[in-house]
Amino acid sequence: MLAQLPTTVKMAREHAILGLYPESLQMFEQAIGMIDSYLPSCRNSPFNQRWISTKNNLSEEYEAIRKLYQTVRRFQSNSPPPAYMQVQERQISPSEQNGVFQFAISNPNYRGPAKGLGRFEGVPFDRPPANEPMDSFQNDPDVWPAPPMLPNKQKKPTRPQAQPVVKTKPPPQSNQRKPPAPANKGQKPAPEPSNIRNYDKPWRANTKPEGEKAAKKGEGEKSSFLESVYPDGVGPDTDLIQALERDMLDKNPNICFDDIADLDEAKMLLQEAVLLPILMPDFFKGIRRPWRGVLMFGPPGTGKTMLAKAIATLGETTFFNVSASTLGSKWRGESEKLVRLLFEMAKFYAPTTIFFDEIDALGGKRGDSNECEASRRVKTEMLVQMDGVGSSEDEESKRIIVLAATNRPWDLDEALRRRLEKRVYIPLPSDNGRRKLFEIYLNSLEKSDDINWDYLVEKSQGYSGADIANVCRDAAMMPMRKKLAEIRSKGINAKIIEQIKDKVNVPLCMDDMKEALNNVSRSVSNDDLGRYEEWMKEFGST
Ligand SMILES: Nc1ncnc2c1ncn2[C@@H]1O[C@H](COP(=O)(O)OP(=O)(O)OP(=O)(O)O)[C@@H](O)[C@H]1O
Repeated sequence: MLAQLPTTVKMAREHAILGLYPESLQMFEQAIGMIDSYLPSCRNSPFNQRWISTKNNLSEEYEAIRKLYQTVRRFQSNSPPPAYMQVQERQISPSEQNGVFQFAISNPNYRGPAKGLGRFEGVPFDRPPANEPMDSFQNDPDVWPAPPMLPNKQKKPTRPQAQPVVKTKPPPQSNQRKPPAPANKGQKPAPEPSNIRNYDKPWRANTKPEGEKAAKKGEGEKSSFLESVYPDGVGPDTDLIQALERDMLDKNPNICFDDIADLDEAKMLLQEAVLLPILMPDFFKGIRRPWRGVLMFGPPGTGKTMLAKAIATLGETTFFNVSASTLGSKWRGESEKLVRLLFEMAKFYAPTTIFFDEIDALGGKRGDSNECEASRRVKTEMLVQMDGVGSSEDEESKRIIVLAATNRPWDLDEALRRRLEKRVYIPLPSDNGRRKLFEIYLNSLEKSDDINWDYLVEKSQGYSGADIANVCRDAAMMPMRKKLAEIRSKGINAKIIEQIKDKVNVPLCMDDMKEALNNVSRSVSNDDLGRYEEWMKEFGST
């Protein structure tokens, strides 16, 4: 069991030195997992303590590398601005009204001129706007008044092909007065402080000002993530961002708890674990910190997706519905980046619920024979991103909820299972639940008085919510089927359909329900149920 440990740790460290952080983290996880599996067997041995301390040391190394990787990631997402914005120096003309600035471009991918002059109009940086009280920033040497208008009216050069993801900034406001501290600190000092200034990191102001954010939220609308990343909508990750927004972003899931029958215990657990931390963040601090992730597991068709949507609706969060199999197959090769963008996007739209459906497809056990390198990398990226959720360094990440669902909890990777700290069993509906389900699905139909609800509840034992929905759908078609059977001999055509159209809407009777129950079988076997219950006993939360 431990034979591979030295090699794994060695490779983990080497990968870290080479900057291959995801691989390194993955190997540390494997090494820690090996010790975890070995520990129970040497509980009474004198070496036990030494193994525990080795494990703690490895965990510390893992944690340090994880933080390093997160920092690198942050740099990457705040990476340098487009080449044409990397203006390093600015010269103010003597008139101090109109002038030129020098720019020097360091991006090697940029094929335009590497140096040049730009023009600006307006009051230069070092003079506050006339209506700005001097003393409001006089005490802070790092705070300069912002220019009242963009200093460059020249046409933008074409955007170079390979640009990193950068957040964009809103156009400077006339009263915006906090450009970041002067950059280029390491460079040689400007010869004339009064008329030469570093044109400091324009991308740093890219995050929307709080006031603007709040105003937008107040209107119930946020500008899109794509716009915030690429103001002109074009960039290397445009396709992926658009795919995320198109396929996975559901701004209005619009399902409430009352639409979901039964599952009262699961509803309560989810509200406590997921909803309350978003609604009262001040209370959920320290030991009460929210769970990093919540897993819903249970037989198919029991309402897991509905519950996730209801949580998103109640918490008024933006909802990302990520089907892990789509993520893995459709975006093969890009999935890892997609996961990173997904969490970036979730931060942008926070508060956000990220729901990973079929998480076992993405987070299956590592080391499986059919596991490919790409899927290993995606898994590691997910683990790293999930570690960042709720981190104290990042306010926005505290307002991200990670929910996951699976029908195969026993296939989950251990490391992922650890991060899905709360594991909620979503069982088949109880007697009361099935009655409620029949009521919900037959509610909109006209029914005859002979409907025997007790009979329906009894005969649907072992049916899932989805099975019952199918029974009701099938029953609802019965009157039409009967009518069609009557006229089938005459042949079905538009004219005949027109004649019978008003006659098919007859009340649903008990015979229709009985027939539908015969047509639709239960989809979950007793063996499967036993397996869920065993897993619940071992790993579930109550
Ligand atoms: N408790 C429930 N209340 C109301 N409808 C339900 C319930 N459970 C299941 N359904 C019905 O079953 C359908 C499938 O539910 P849902 O997609 O939430 O199940 P799931 O557990 O996520 O399934 P899977 O594991 O296969 O993804 C729903 O569209 C709904 O019609």
